[in-house]
Amino acid sequence: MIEIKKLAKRFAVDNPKKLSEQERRDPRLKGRFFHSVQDVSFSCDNGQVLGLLGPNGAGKTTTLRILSTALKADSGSIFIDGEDVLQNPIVARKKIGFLSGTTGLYGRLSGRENIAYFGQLHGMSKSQIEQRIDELADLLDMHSFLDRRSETFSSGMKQKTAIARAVMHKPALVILDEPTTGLDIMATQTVLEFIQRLKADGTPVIFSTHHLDEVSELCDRVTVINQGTSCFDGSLDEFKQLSDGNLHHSFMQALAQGESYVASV
Ligand SMILES: Nc1ncnc2c1ncn2[C@@H]1O[C@H](COP(=O)(O)OP(=O)(O)OP(=O)(O)O)[C@@H](O)[C@H]1O
Repeated sequence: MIEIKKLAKRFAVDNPKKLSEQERRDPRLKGRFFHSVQDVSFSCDNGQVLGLLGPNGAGKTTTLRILSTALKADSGSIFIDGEDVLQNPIVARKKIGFLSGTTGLYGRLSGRENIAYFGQLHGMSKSQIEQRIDELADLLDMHSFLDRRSETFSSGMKQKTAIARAVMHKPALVILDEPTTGLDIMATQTVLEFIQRLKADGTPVIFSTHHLDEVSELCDRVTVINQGTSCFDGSLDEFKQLSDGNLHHSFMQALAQGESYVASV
């Protein structure tokens, strides 16, 4: 189980001229700091899939990067199966599989070599690595390109390789930042089925997305972030009940509720 409470992260703004027009008008810009994540809380049980929603720039990637320990939170807490992630980032890293927005593969290495390298970093033996790559190549339909140099890969092939690499060590929690962005329909389906499989195995999955059809297909829980604050956190049914059952309407309702909450404090 993962439990996140009151996460916050701000970035120093060295050159305000580099901010977008929207960011300059964003209430999260306070003096020399942009408070990307101000107050984010949610939880996810084993075997559950949580969809993290929010408009562009809401703070989803920043939140996921904090969970993955790539970024340090300014305040708040994260516990995975009782382990304090912020206090023990190295121990926690072993428990987490993280797919970031950029796949960052080594172009000169084959898909297999890219994945195996991560297995080595996690201390897996050669035979464990071979067996696990075989298993993942079956699940993610990768056999036809696994031994090609990754610089020749399509976006879908790169994404599947990056996902395989992220879950190589059978993490206790999988975090995926927009895993289907830029993928064609077939690659998207493979990735969605893979998430279903993780769920069936009891592994909690947290993923950010702008696709509400993925939320209705996969998610048990939904968290909506708006301007760095979680304005909805509940089950998919509770999310649907925010409106007439249409997920687009529920999303807009969650944002509206968040805005009136912020205005009232
Ligand atoms: N290192 C940084 N320095 C300054 N500002 C940052 C930094 N990282 C993120 N931000 C800002 O924090 C805000 C939240 O960004 P984030 O990438 O977390 O949003 P997001 O919800 O993932 O958006 P999207 O849906 O567009 O991917 C944005 O305004 C972004 O520009």
